[in-house]
Order: sequence, then C-alpha cells, then structure tokens
Amino acid sequence: MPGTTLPPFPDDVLTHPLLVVDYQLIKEGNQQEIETLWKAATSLGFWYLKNHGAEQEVNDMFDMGAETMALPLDEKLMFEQGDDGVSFGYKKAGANATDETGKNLDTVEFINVAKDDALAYPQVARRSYPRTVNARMESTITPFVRKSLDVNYTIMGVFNDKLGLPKGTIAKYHDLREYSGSEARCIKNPPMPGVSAAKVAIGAHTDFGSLSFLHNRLGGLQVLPPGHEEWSYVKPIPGHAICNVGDALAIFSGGILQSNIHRVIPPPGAQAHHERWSLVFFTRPGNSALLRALVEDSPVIAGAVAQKPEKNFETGSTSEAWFARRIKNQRIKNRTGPETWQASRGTEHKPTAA
Ligand SMILES: O=C(O)CCC(=O)C(=O)O
Ligand SMILES: [Fe+2]
Repeated sequence: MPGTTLPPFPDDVLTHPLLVVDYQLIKEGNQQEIETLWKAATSLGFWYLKNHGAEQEVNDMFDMGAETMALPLDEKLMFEQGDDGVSFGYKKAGANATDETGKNLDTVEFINVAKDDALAYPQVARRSYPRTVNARMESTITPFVRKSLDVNYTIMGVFNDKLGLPKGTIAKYHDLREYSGSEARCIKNPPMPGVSAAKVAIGAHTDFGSLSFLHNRLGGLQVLPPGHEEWSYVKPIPGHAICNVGDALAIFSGGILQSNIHRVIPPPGAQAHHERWSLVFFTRPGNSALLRALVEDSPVIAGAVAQKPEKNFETGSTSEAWFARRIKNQRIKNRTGPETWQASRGTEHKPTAA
C-alpha cells in the first residue's frame, strides 16, 4: 500500500504475456493501435492499457479501500451485500465458494460501489455505504467512476465499429441513465503465512459484465488461456491497467470478443508476505438489456454465430437477471450442492476449472 516498498514479481513463475495498448493512441483513432486492441480482445480478451490517465484516481481509490477495510468488522457487516444476488456493498471474506465442492471459500474482502450511487450522490440510488465511502464519494469515487466509464466507453466504441454494428449500438445497451450492475470494487487479500500458496482467493470465473478496468500492484491474478491446461500469472506492470472483456460483450458479439476465465491466488514468492490490493471498475449493460448476440444488427456477428452452431447465444436473460443469478449462486449460504456452483457460471469455456 501507499509508501511501502513491495518485492518484485518473481521471474521464475509461469507468466502469460499480454499485448500492450496505448489508450491515448486509441483515443486519437490510431489504426495500428486499434488493430492491437482488436487482436487482444478477440484472442485472450485481456490486455495491458497504458496512458489511461487514471493514476491519481486509482491511488485515491486504494486509500478509500484501506480506510474502509480498517473499519470494525461489525460496521462493515452492516453494509454486507447479502445473499439475495445484490452485488453492491461490502463482501466479507469467506462469503463465496471458490469451486463446486463448497469446501473452499474465498479469502478476499471487498467494497463495491454502484456507478448509479456514485453518479447520483448525495442522493442514494441503489443503497447506502460505510462512512469512509461517503466521505470520499465526491473527491475520489465519482472521479474514478467517471474516468473508468470514459475509458471503457471509448474502447466499446472501437469494438462497435469493428463488429460492424451501426454507430452507437453498444452504447445504447449501456445507457448511463439506466440503472445497471456497473460498479467500482476495491479488494483486499490478507497475507496468510503458512497457508498453501495454492489457496484460491477468488475462484475461477469470467467477469459478469462488458469491460473490466483493473489495477493491481502484486501478482496473484492468473488466466487460463484457451487450450492451456495450466494457470499463468498476469504480471502487474507499473502504470499499466489490465483490461478484460466480460460475458456480456462476448454474448453480444456472438463470441467474437473473448471473455476469458481467470482467478486470484496469493501473490507469488516474497510478495506473498504482503497484503494484496486490487481495484476494478466493471462496466455492465443496463439492467433491461437482453443478453443475446446482436445478429440482426451486424452481418459480422450473424456470421460468427452461424459458424458456432454448438453455442447458444440466446441466454433469454436480462443483464440484471444474469448478474443476480451469478452473484447469488456463489454465496456459500445459498449452496445446496454442486448445482449451485454450476448455476453461478457464465461463459466460462472450462466450467469445471478450479
Ligand atoms: O484482483 C484481481 O487482480 C482480479 C479481481 C477479479 O478478477 C474480479 O474481481 O473479478
Ligand atoms: Fe474477474
């Protein structure tokens, strides 16, 4: 955290390289950069984003996270997200299963702040938050949410054009005025001396929404690239965010955009002795958006769907119902058996990967 010197990411662990995308060049419409972004988004679905201009907001958000996690547990629990499929609020460590056995629980605590609350403040749109969140809503959280929305909407605009969709189609499904599952999340994973390095902190998953804008300092994030049998770390690079595609864009695009499975384990090597902090902004479609391939809007998407007859892109689910189902069924309190874990799954290409 701020002020502490962290050990370097070790060079003797399996690491997956990501393409680096320069956000300023994307904003300028640089064709070569757009091609790099497109290659990343349609292969692994993960890339580094540099020159995103959100460093200050990110640092302030980590301070907000530290202040919030330092509150007494009783106080944090007053804002717990609960077991009904609501994501906003505090999540205590151990509330979620990390695999289908139900024997392994997550080790992270986090605070989720709805985009709708950040933009409506001081009005309450979706729910109330701990005092440390309120105190920093205007100075820290709303600016971070606005920057993140800017970045993610710019990138979605590029995808819109590359997918051959009429201008503004993806934006229409992410109308800022509509309530959505979009949220900012600050995550703390405590060091766990003596606990196996293989202890999963956040179970294998694909992200629920459209685009995730992630910032971390220590290793621990791992991806399982398509066709690989082994998990690989994504190495944090200073000043570089990690961006990834979620289920909603994968479905809208008929599988052209990739929502890849990932998980979090304790940081590798000497980094394991330190608290691991990460911060994500998740952009998700408006609650009413139906999650299905936009075949009528784009011959490119229609063609992609026709090539994958074994895949079902008609989920029959709104964005709101999709997220509620996934969140609700990972809560250990709601577990009845392995079927609960299955019910928490999205577009994971290896649903059983642990
Ligand atoms: O902490 C990280 O690096 C990733 C977190 C993550 O995958 C998530 O919250 O969905
Ligand atoms: Fe994730």
